[in-house]
Amino acid sequence: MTKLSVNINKVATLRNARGGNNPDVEKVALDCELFGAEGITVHPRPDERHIRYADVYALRPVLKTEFNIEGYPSKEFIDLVLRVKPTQVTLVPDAPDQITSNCGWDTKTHQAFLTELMDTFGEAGIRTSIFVGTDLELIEYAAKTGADRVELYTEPYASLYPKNPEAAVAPFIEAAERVHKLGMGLNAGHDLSLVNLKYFHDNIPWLDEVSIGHALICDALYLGLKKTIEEYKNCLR
Ligand SMILES: CC(=O)[C@@H](O)[C@H](O)COP(=O)(O)O
Ligand SMILES: NCC(=O)COP(=O)(O)O
Repeated sequence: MTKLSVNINKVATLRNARGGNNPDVEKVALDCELFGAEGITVHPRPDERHIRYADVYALRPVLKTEFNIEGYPSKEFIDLVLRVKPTQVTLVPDAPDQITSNCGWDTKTHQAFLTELMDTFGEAGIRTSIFVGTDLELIEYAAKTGADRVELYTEPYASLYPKNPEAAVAPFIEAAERVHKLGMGLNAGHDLSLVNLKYFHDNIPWLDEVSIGHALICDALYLGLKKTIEEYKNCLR
């Protein structure tokens, strides 16, 4: 079964636009769970332009499903994760001012750094995941760090899908098979949507989790949050 983790960053972006508490990020997260989400993902960035560190602390005690914190492992981020102790931490190689994530880790170059972090988070009882592309050598190096899972960066799949679905998914099937063979769990995310999710899942049914934010929150404007989450879950059956 593939779990749907809803990334609520964009809900916080909307809230921050006016400085008040509308929409209420905590309530939206709880409603996502109520409507069937099996996890909540947040990706705090150094400028806190969407999810703030305070949101992460507030969410922890109220969430009932899997809590996934994504981000670049700065000192502040590492401290936050160790204090909050989410279900899962996903390390992403984002620059501080990046608009959104745009690549996976070079796990070969950063092997020692990542290995140390896997130990730190593992000892704290937090499941670990590393954001990676489909390069098979870099997936092998991700396994060497001791990560529990990898999250495949699916933007290249999403952008090629409308033109050529088979070619778009092919490198992801190969990468997913390698991840499976190496004994790691498999997550995926970035630009997954109602357009491309079902095909991805049909071709890689042993996915553990997808984290989806931008497209899902956009769809909710038209369909409502409950119906949107149901539709995403239908793609994962
Ligand atoms: C790692 C990843 O792909 C997502 O966390 C993505 O970066 C979402 O963040 P934004 O909502 O800020 O684009
Ligand atoms: N890890 C990916 C994620 O959380 C959401 O990415 P997106 O759906 O906002 O592109």
